[in-house]
Amino acid sequence: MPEAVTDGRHGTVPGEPLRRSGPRFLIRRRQVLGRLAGWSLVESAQTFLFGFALARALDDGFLRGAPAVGIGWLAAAAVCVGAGAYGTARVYGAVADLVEPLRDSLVRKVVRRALYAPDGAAVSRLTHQVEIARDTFAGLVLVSRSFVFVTAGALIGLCSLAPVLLLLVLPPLLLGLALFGWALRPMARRQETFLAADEAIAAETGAALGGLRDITAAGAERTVADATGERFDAEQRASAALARWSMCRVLALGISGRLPIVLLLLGAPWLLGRGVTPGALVGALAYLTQSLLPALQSLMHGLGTSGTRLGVVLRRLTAEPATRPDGARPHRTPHRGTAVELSGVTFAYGPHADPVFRDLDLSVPDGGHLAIVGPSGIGKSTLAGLVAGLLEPGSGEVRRPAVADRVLVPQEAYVFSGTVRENVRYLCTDGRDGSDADLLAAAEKIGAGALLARLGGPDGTLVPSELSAGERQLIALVRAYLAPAPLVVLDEATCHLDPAAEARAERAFAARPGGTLIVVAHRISSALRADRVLVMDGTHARTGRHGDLLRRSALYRELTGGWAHEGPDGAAGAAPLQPAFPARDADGVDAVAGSRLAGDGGHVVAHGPGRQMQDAGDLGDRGALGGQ
Ligand SMILES: Nc1ncnc2c1ncn2[C@@H]1O[C@H](COP(=O)(O)OP(=O)(O)OP(=O)(O)O)[C@@H](O)[C@H]1O
Repeated sequence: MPEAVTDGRHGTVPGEPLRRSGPRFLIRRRQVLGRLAGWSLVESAQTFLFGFALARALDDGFLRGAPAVGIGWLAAAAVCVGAGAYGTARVYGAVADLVEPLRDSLVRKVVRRALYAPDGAAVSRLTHQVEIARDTFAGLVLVSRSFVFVTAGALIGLCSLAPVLLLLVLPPLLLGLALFGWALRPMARRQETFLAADEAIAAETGAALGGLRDITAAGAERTVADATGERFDAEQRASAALARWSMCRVLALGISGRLPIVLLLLGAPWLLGRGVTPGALVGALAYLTQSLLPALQSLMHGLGTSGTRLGVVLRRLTAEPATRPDGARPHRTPHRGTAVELSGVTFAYGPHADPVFRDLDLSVPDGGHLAIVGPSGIGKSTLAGLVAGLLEPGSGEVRRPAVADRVLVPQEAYVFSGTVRENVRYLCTDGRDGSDADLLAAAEKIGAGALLARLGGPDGTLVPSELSAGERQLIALVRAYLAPAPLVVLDEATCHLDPAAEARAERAFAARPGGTLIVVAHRISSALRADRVLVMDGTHARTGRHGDLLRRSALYRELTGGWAHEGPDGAAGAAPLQPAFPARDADGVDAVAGSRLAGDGGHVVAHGPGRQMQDAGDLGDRGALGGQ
């Protein structure tokens, strides 16, 4: 496999391997190339003889009153056409001997690459792109050798008729070819962009199709649809840019192929005056219209579309995989001792939308238990999505565990028709995490034991429509509990359970060995069970322990209402959180409009023009959540 050269930006400079392997491929097949050249010569002999015989037929035969001579020359031309056709048939055989080994070698490369570095675009490469490479390579070999031999035949023919003819033909021919050569590289780049967009669509839709269940479960349909739509838009833009550059090809063809014909016609009187015979003039026109122009058309069309596409496809097929796709954020794992870290995170749902957060900092230690509270629509689920990796920040950094080490349970629990085992082991990556004994133990801890027994145990059949919303949530919770993921984010995932069942499930997650739990609270009682609470409002985000926040945050006091001194499972704290927005903060700064930090001696851990996060006071760890 050819080596790749990194350019630091895209990960590989794909042209490098091709530059080396291309000539090697051809040298190894020099016998085939020799055969191809021989049959091309036979094929192109007709080019030379066609114009020459026409001129002779006119000048030596018909115009001199000797039609037999004229007919003789025309017969000679006809024989040559027959010989040329035979040559063409043999040319195809030689081209096949060149093209099929290329296809085999490309398929081997693509398969090897897909095995060692699988990605969603492998299917596009193996089917679409290898076929493009094979077809375009065949087309390219045909048109380029045809152009060389036909042009040589036509120019030799013109020269043999009257060298002065070259004066009118060669300059525009060379000018047009130069223009075409200059435009080839930009056209190839546009073609590359187009193919990259095509691959991106294949990768995006492939990933989306493979993860439909997860997308539905996480309620991420709109996000995925937007991302896929953007890929299609990018392909459309790439295709429009490619079409614009293709105009150069049309211009080059006009200059090199059609301008000589016009010049020949306009210059006919001058040429006749310089001794060029009428037969030579007709022969020259035959060379230009019947040989040179079609050969140029094929070459420019072939090279301009198929040729640039071939170069691009071959580079992409033979390049080593890039270190990461364009635009993808490198995944950063949290620092030692922390489960999730957000630093300076700003997030908005669109380029023109108001940010949901601005400059948000958050740090949740390993084994921590954080509750997120705030009025409806304030951004709790958005924060959960950022933590879980469903969303990426517009700016700032989120450090989170790898995909397999985190799980988000949304409000709408996703269950599917199948056995209980299939449903709850859905996120298990190996048998150890999902044996029936583990499964039943997990269900017991979560509080789903009775439900599982009713459903018939792990083998019982689960029909989603026959379960209540709360039962579906229990199934989803058992699934998350069994997942080998240290970080669990519950986004109002217990809202359909009664307060006691919710408390039991949350406690089970909090007690998972080595587990970190983040709960978007549906009831304020969730906050009492957590080590730390994050209170979100329109301007500030504060973290602290329950008692600290009661003193420091007016919004938190408002959310907790009159039950603050009850236990976490007390009935008073079990009422669902009610929207309490806008609110006034402890120091009287309007929580919606104010951008000034509360003057309550709290530690400022992040601030920006809009929303800010502030430690609720003497917490000692400047915003770190959980812990002691
Ligand atoms: N996919 C989306 N596209 C555009 N805006 C969105 C999207 N999802 C949420 N929002 C907006 O972002 C803001 C924060 O929403 P989010 O769902 O995070 O709030 P929340 O605090 O979880 O609300 P709730 O408690 O009602 O679930 C809201 O203004 C919401 O309308």
